[in-house]
Amino acid sequence: MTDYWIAPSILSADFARLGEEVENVLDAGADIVHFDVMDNHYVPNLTIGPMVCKALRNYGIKAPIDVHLMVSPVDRLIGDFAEAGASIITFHPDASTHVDRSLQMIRDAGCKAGLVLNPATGLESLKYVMDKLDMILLMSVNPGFGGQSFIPSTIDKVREVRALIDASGRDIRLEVDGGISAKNIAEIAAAGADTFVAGSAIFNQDDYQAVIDTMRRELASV
Ligand SMILES: O=C(CO)[C@H](O)[C@H](O)COP(=O)(O)O
Repeated sequence: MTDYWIAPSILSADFARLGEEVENVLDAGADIVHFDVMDNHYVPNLTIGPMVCKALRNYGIKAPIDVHLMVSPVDRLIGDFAEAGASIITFHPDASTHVDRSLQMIRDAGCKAGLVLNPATGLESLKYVMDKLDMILLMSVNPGFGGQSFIPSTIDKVREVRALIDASGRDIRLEVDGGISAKNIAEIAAAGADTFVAGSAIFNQDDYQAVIDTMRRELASV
């Protein structure tokens, strides 16, 4: 049976009470924290850096923190996030000049490493670095903002990447991010994803537990 992970994106959380928000969503049954780092350069938005990741650790958050770097260049931030308590660090291959080196830097820093593909980006960058990947994140929206609609062509892409992962024989998480809700999570899981980033679908509701329970019921039906 697949070990599904629900990963709330803090992009839609109330930043004025971020520690409490993250604690509440984990208490409600989330598995990991999805930490969206945007630089107003690689993506047209500006969010948070390593100091906020460290603040979450100091607040007492013990769950894995899945740091999604939507920044260019990438390498300068890897060590800072590892020191700040990141568990997984993912980045976009088109944002790094030397993708293999960036992946190795993440692993050397003691974190799990992953690549993120935008909706229009093909799978070529995965082929020669599968042995350095712990996670592949497929964006199902164009990165930069929460609350966008899921791009349907992602479903075929999930199937293709699932086949690549299975052929590699490696334990690589397949994460999907953008426009995920209880309405489409089962279809995305059936295509082969095992990790689901959801921001607005969770944080825009009052009862996080109810949303996550509904998502789990949907996943149990796959
Ligand atoms: O990385 C992101 C956007 O770049 C967000 O994580 C993503 O869009 C999640 O938000 P939502 O569930 O509201 O679509």
